Amino acid sequence: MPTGYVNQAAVELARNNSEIFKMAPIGSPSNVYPTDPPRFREIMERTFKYFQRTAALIETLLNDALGLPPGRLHQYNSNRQSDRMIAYRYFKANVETKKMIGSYPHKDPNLFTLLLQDDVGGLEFLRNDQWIPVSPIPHSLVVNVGDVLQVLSNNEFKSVAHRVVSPSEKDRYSCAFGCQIGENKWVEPFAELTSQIKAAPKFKGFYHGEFLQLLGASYKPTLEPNDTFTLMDVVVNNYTLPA
Ligand SMILES: O=C(O)CCC(=O)C(=O)O
Ligand SMILES: [Fe+2]
Repeated sequence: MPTGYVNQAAVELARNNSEIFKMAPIGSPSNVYPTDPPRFREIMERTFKYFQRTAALIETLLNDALGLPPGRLHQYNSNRQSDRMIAYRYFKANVETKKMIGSYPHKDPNLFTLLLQDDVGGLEFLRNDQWIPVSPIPHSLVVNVGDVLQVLSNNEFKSVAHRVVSPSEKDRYSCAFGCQIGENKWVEPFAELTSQIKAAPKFKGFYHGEFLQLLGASYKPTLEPNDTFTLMDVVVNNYTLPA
């Protein structure tokens, strides 16, 4: 997906009821900034740096929680050029145009996502076929485990399906930082969590780019708000090994 500004609500197939500004790491030639408001670029770059520092800390915590040798996750993903920050403005629900879903159900196809949301609400995650609100807590970040971490951790951490319901009263703002890996990266459960402890791997390996292609191909323009299957189960359908 290109960086810069996209009005997703105007893209008929995407149907997400939001506008976004997407940013690659500072200095990346693909970044395009508006000149108005004048401080936009400075503030976005500063925010990006804060997220990068926080992501490095969270990466260490996840590494240690998995019982991996120190720095294992960091070594795996030391090239951080694939990280992306997305600032969202979710438009109010529009009953006439049936724009009621800010972001369609999906799992993040990355290591993890850090999310800063305002006080409006609307983010929900799926548990036991029920959508549970992720209510905003002031001064806090949501940490969302993605598909890549699920595979690397051999199912120890589960990627979570989530969506954003369009707000009813006023627009919602959020900012997400995706800790991502390159398309040429090989993804398979870490040996420290499989062969080295004589545990069976739960997934076969794949190139991340191949996975992203399958994900894109599973996208259906006729997707309905509760049609969670196609966008969410690419890992499970294609890479899970029999028990
Ligand atoms: O804005 C939100 O609350 C969710 C954003 C999201 O799901 C994403 O960036 O992957
Ligand atoms: Fe997401």
